[in-house]
Amino acid sequence: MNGYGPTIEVAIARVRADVARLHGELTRYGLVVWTGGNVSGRVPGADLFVIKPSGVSYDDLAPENMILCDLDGNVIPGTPGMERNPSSDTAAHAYVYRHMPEVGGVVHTHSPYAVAWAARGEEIPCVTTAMADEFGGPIPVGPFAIIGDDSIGRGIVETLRGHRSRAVLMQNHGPFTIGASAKDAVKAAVMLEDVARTAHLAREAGEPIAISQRDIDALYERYQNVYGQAVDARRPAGGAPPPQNRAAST
Ligand SMILES: O=C(CO)[C@@H](O)[C@@H](O)COP(=O)(O)O
Repeated sequence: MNGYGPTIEVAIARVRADVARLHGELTRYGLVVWTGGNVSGRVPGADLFVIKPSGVSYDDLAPENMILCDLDGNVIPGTPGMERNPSSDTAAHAYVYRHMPEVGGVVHTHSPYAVAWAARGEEIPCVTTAMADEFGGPIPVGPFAIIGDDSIGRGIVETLRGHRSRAVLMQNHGPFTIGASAKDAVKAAVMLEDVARTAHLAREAGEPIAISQRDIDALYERYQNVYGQAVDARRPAGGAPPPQNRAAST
């Protein structure tokens, strides 16, 4: 125990388990090679987040070797995993948590199609309904930034604040995604790579047809508020409107 009290300790244990497990999704969906990506999750009710150790094989990640940090990115002394260096992107994740209180999870990968758009510094145009659903428009490009300090975090926040997209392509580097939870940010990373690939393939074969802003808005609204089940971590308490009211919004 570190003096956080039982409720926070339970929350820390849950986030440690989630963050360790979610790295398996990065490999499952082919978003990383070797150790080239990271997931973090905010601890609900505390100014803390959990992130993976730097450069450690995903096969060796476990709840007890995840690293607990404060929102300045400092490792909390005396906690499990503290003997290792945290992810090289810890300062970036910390900056996002400090400046975007609604964010509960941050993910970075080197997923190849998204990185290819980032390497060209080109935003991904919104040319499929799946992209309008999930991201509500194009995927923006963030500035070139050096790894290790606040610069990446600043670029993420400046690009995504007030933007519908939960994904940013940091120029010459790759995607960072945010979400209501670590799982939600991982979902955004998976969906991002899918839309980066389809937009790339479409453009290779010709000129993709643009979707009007009006249709993008309608698709986004439906997917965010009606699609799936009423209980969804990303929706406000109460969830989606009941089925009988859905017809009006579809
Ligand atoms: O993008 C980079 C380096 O280019 C890093 O995020 C990536 O290799 C993952 O680093 P960590 O193992 O999280 O320190």
